[in-house]
Amino acid sequence: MKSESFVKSHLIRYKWQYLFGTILLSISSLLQLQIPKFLETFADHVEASTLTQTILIQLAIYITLIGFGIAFFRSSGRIFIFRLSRILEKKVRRSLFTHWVKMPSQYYNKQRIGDLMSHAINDVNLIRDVAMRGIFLTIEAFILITVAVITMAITINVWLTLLVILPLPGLTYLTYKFRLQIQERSTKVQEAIGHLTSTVQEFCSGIRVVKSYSQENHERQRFKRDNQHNVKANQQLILTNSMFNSISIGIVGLSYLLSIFFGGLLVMNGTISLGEFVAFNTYLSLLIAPVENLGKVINTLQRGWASNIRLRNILNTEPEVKDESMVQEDGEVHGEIHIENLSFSYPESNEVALKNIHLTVPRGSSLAIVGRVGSGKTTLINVLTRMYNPPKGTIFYDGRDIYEIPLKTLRKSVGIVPQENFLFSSTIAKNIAFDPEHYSREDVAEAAKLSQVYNNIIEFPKKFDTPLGERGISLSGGQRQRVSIARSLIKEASIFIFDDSLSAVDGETEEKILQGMKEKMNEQTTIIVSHRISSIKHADQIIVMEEGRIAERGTHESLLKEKGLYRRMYEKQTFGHENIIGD
Ligand SMILES: Nc1ncnc2c1ncn2[C@@H]1O[C@H](COP(=O)(O)OP(=O)(O)OP(=O)(O)O)[C@@H](O)[C@H]1O
Repeated sequence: MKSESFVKSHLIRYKWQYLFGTILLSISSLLQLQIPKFLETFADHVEASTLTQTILIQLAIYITLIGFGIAFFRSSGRIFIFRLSRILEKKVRRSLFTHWVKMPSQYYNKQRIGDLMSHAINDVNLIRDVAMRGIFLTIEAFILITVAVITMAITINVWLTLLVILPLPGLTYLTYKFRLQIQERSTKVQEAIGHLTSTVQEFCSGIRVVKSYSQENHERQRFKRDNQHNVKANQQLILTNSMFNSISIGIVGLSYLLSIFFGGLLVMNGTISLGEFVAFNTYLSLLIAPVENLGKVINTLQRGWASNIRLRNILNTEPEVKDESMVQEDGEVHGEIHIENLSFSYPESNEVALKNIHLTVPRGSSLAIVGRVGSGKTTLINVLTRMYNPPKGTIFYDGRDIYEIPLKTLRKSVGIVPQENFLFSSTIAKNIAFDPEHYSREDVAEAAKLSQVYNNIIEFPKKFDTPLGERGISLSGGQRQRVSIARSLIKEASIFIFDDSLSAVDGETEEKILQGMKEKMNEQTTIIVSHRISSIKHADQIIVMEEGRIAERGTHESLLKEKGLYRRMYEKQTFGHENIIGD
C-alpha cells in the first residue's frame, strides 16, 4: 500500500513558515562562514608583522558581533522549525487517537497495550524528529558544506580541498551505520530497565503472595538476573559508543593530517598564505559537525519512514463495526428485540459461537440468560449491542434490522453493565455520569441509590467527589460493580443489559437492585446474564445456553418442570450449597 508522508504534507501546508525558518538558518550558517575570513586576516597581519591594536580590536568586535548574529539567527530558526514540528506531532497524535476512538472494542482484543503506547509515543516522536532535527540539520548541513567547500576550493586551493574532504563521506557513512547499532543497543538498555522496573513493581504489588509462599529467594534471584542483564546491555552500548567515537576521531584526524601536511607544503612553497592556511583549517572544522549530522539525518529519515508506514497502516484500517452508508440518523429503539436464526463465529475463529438462535423479547419484559461457562451468553450480548457484527437479517429492534439503526442510537438506547467493571481514575460522580448526556447531582445520587451503593458513597469524606484510581481510594469488588451498575442505570435507555454483573454483590443486595429497577423501569426491557438462579428466577423469560444454542427456554416454573439442565443447575445451587453453576 502506498503511504503518504505526514512530513511531506506538513511541509507543503507550512511552506512559507519553513521558508522563513530556512532563511534564518541560512543567515546563521553564512555568518559562521565569515569566521575563517577574520582569522585569515589576523594570521596574514601576524605573518606580515602589521598587526596593530586597532586591527585587533576591530577583529574582536567583528567576531563578537558575528557571534551574536549566529546565536540570534540560529536559535530563531531553530525555534521556528521546532515549533512547526510540534504542530505536526500534535496533529499526528490527534488523528491516531481519533482513529482509535472510532475503532470497535474487538480491535483492542488483537492489540497489545504496549504496542499502542509505542505507536502513540515512539512512532509519533520519530515522525516529529524528521520534521524537527531532520529538516534543521539538513538545511544547516547543506548550506555549510556547499558554501564552505566552494569557498575553500575557489578562494584557497582546489586540490587541497578535494584531498581533505576525501575521508569525510566515510564519516557520514560511519555515523549512519553506528547510529543504527547504537539505537539497537539503546533499545536493549531500555528493555533491560523496563524488565528491572516491572520486576520491582510486581514484587511490591505482589508482596503478600511472595511472603505467603516464601518466594523471597526466588524474587531475589529474579532481580539479580535482571540487574545483571541491565549492566550487560549498558556495557554493550558503551562499547559501541566508544568504538564510534574512536573511529570518527580517526577519520577527522586523517582529514586534519592531510590538511596540515599538504597545506603546510603549500604554505612553504608560497602557493597559499599563512592566513589562507588558518582559514582553510577553520573551514574544515566547520565542516565536521554537518558531515556527521548528515549520517544522523539519513538514519532519522529511515526510522521516520518506517514509523510513517506503521502509522499509515493503522489509520488506513477500517473499523469493522460502523454505520452502513444508507443508515438514517433518526428514531430511537423502544425495546422490542427479535432474533431470527442467528448463527455467529468470531472473526478469525473457526468455532461457531452461536447456533440458530431464535428469540423474541417483548418491550418492557425481562429476559434471563443462563448457561455454563463458555456457552455463548456474552457472545449473544456482544452481537445484540453490535460490539461484533452479526449476520444481516438476524437481529431486529422494533422490527428494524440492527444495521438500519445508527450505532449512536443503539448505544444510547442500550445501557450495558459489562462483566469487567472498569472505573476511570476520576471521581465517583464522574464515573457514574460517564455519558455524553449531562446529568445533575440528583440524577447521579438517584442512580447510586438504585444500584444500592449510595450509602457506601456518602460514608466517604468527599462523598461523590471521592477520587478513584491510583491516587484515590480503592473500592471493594462489590462497590466497584455497583458504581458500574449506577453508570448504566443513569442512562435514559430503553434496554438494560447486565452481563453477569451482579456476581460480586450478595444475594440480598442483588434482590434490592432488581426490585428497585422493576419498580422504576416497567417500560424498559431488561436482559440479565447470570450464573445464579436466584438472580433470574423472576424473569418473564429464561433461556439456557449450551454450546452456542438455546437448549431450554421458559419461565422458572416451566423450566423446573422440564427436568433438564436448568433444573439440575437449580438443584445444585439450592441443595448443593453452590452459588456458581459448575461444568
Ligand atoms: N473474542 C473472541 N474471539 C474468539 N472466540 C471467542 C471470543 N470471545 C469468546 N470466544 C469463544 O466463544 C465461546 C463463547 O464464549 P462466551 O464468552 O460467549 O461464553 P459465556 O457463556 O459468556 O462464558 P462466561 O460464563 O465465562 O462468561 C467460547 O468458546 C469462547 O472461547
